[in-house]
Amino acid sequence: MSLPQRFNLGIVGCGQMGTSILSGILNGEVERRQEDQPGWTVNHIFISVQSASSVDRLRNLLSQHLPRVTIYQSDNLATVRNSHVVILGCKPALMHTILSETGMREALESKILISILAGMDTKSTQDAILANGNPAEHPESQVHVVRAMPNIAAREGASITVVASPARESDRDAVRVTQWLFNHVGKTQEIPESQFDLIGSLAGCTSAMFTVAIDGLLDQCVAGGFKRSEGLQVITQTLLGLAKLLEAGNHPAALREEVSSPGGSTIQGLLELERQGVRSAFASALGAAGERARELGRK
Ligand SMILES: NC(=O)C1=CN([C@@H]2O[C@H](COP(=O)(O)OP(=O)(O)OC[C@H]3O[C@@H](n4cnc5c(N)ncnc54)[C@H](OP(=O)(O)O)[C@@H]3O)[C@@H](O)[C@H]2O)C=CC1
Ligand SMILES: O=C(O)[C@@H]1CCC=N1
Repeated sequence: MSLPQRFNLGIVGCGQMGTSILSGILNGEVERRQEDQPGWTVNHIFISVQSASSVDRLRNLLSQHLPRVTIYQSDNLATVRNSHVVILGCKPALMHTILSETGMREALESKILISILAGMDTKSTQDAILANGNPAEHPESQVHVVRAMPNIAAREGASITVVASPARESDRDAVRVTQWLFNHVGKTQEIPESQFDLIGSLAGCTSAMFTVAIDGLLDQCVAGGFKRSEGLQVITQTLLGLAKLLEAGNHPAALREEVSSPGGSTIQGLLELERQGVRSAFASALGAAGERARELGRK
């Protein structure tokens, strides 16, 4: 794989997630340039979306970056042809249609394709690329497909993006480039592809699950006569603090014991959570999300 140091980045499908990643990359560039990096720089960015309204939205959002950003409406081929590294950010159900478009296989040849699509494994992505073109000329795909699962916090530069270990040794450099790119929007962690549906869901879906817990807590604040907005401030700082404690290496069970005073209030709250089955509800919720990701890949 030979990737120029200044490479062009393509984003095919740039909605919630694509936009979060893009904003993170553009905002994170200035500080990251100071750090010790392998020497890569994103040169021009090509984006394709489906609707005129999305083109307008992105033009407004990226107004200060427009000299180095090109936005196409419904022209995925142009995006891919002009790019060295492409992030696929459409809905999973569109993957096959987009990748098997006439000319796409040739346009992707020898390039890096990073898929953030839930459920779509590396093999089905390669199969979609191979569905078109002349198999006699190219019996094996030369596209470096990498599977990555970021989360919504990419928008604030605080995602965890899990990246699947390469299936082929020749894809190792593509995984490095993927980690470099996604380090602009948070942290990255390499995981085996066999665990991807479950751990991708842990990375991608659990922020949404935690918001349900937040809502329940806020309901009780309101029932107790406290403003929802002020309750949210307390919870936000509590979560930031908990994240710091976990990051510093404190074990969740040890923290729980430290907070629970004998005869105190925390233990009563914890016992109620156990009576309501909250622990197993979270375990089952992650299991259900992982199973759904697997199903999306089977469709
Ligand atoms: N949302 C999240 O938190 C996360 C999502 N993901 C994955 O990211 C992917 C995108 O999700 P999300 O950003 O939420 O979805 P969105 O619906 O917000 O974005 C989808 C994008 O695809 C574009 N699109 C639609 N049709 C085509 C087409 N034929 N060719 C090219 N682009 C097209 C849409 O354009 P237009 O707007 O013009 O219709 C839009 O820009 C999914 O596969 C999901 O599994 C991964 C991690 C987290
Ligand atoms: O709900 C979904 O399918 C996507 C994948 C991870 C987060 N959102």
